[in-house]
Amino acid sequence: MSNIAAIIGGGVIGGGWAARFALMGWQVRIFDPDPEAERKIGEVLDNARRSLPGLSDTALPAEGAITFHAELADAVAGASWIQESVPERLELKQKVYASLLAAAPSDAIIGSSTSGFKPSELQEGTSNPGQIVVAHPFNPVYLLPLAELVTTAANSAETIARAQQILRAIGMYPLHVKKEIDAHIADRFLEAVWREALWLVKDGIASTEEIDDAIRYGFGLRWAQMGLFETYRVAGGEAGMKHFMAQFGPALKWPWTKLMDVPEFTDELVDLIAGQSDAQSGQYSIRELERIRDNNLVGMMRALKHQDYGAGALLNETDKGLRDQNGTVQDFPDIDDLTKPIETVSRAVPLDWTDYNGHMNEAKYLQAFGDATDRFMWIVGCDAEYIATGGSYFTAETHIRHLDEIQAGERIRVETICLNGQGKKMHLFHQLWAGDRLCASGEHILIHVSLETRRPSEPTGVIPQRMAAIHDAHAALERPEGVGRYVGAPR
Ligand SMILES: NC(=O)C1=CN([C@@H]2O[C@H](COP(=O)(O)OP(=O)(O)OC[C@H]3O[C@@H](n4cnc5c(N)ncnc54)[C@H](O)[C@@H]3O)[C@@H](O)[C@H]2O)C=CC1
Ligand SMILES: C[N+](C)(C)CC(=O)CC(=O)[O-]
Repeated sequence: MSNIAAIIGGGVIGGGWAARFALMGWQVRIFDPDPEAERKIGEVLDNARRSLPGLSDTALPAEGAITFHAELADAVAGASWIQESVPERLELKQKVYASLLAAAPSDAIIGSSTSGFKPSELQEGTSNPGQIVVAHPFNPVYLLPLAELVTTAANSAETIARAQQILRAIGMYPLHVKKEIDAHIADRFLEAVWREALWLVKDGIASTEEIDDAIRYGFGLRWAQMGLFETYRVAGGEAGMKHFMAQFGPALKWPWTKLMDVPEFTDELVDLIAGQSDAQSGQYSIRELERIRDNNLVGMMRALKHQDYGAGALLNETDKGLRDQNGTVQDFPDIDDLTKPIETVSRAVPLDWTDYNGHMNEAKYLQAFGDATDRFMWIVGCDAEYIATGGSYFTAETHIRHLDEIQAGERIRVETICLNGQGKKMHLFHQLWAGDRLCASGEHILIHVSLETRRPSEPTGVIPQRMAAIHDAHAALERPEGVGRYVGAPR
């Protein structure tokens, strides 16, 4: 299987797919007749490079090459995944599929971004319907992991499994919708909310901003982490979902929604909605709004990651896959040469690590050094299993020197030297690099402790032997500039 993805239609969604595949290491080939396609996709890529890498606490693969092709057949040549994102017109899509199946490799999976057409409508009349699935994403595709994978009996179990594997490998969540329906699952929800919102605005009940406030200050926050049913389960109180259903079941017959009707789609309605939206958000360009959105999404998703819940748990799972993919197993995990400093962190700076000065906040240097110390502890054997036996290390002293600014999205690495690994002590010197720029150093002294007595104790297990080996190997290294400095020492 190649790691070539073809993008057919590089607009809002196709551009997002291109960025998602490329930043996860795939070669991306784009076919879009719009002369502006390359510029538009370049702007989407700028947003993606700024936000996606920082979602991961490990380095993403090297970005894949992106090429633009004047012919569809050139774009799909050798592709394992072809993502169609042309305008939502069935006749256009069916015409594109006829061309795709004439040119695409017979084992390529062809996914449609369609918001509402069923896979059977796209497969109809094609020479190899089993190649076509719906892979419906959510904007921005480079950040939101959900892809509704909608299939029919024409898709083999192997095709479905391979589609799920590829989507997970690029950090997405392939929700398998096993029974096709117009607009799949999510867009039916979105359409219901959208229609109700149109009525509320049309009837003068609420403005676009008031409706957005009702979502973002209320249930929108709940839905972002628990969805609808888990949220309502909690809302049922101790009596749970049955009580919730009993209490709110009758409301299903009350006029709590006009979903059975749809406001007439008139120019007046469009002007009303657009006018209020301009008043609400018109002070921002779309690119500015996209960056505000991405800042918010990264902050929320990293918070969920810290809780290892929902989309956050998926991010942790994707990180693990990336580490397994990059890991080198030696006597010592993650070390391929003891005669040089150990690379203990390699990642991009997340958007939520920056502050009002427009650079990485001083507290995040400690975060990076703390992550480096955690990795070093894991390397010497102080991993979760060891800690569960009651031993660990506490930090006793830290000295950080800030030597240069770092921007969001920049790729950083920490190189760690063990200055003393004898007995209960762990004396580390971390150097934080951005490319060839030394941006900070962190000198830390940790003491091995018993988590029961909370007092210093001798390390056990493999720790003494591994610490001694690294201590002895690093004793031969040149002592880095800055070791032993104190606050205010002359530079
Ligand atoms: N905009 C959104 O929020 C979402 C849209 N979608 C779906 O994604 C698909 C694309 O939607 P958008 O990206 O919003 O549209 P868009 O209008 O931003 O992009 C469509 C792109 O297709 C190109 N195109 C037109 N005919 C083509 C052809 N024959 N071959 C190759 N490229 C062609 C256009 O030049 C344009 O760049 C639709 O099916 C839509 O339902 C899915 C999720 C969200
Ligand atoms: C409004 N919409 C139908 C294009 C929405 C989608 O298809 C998914 C999304 O990104 O919200």
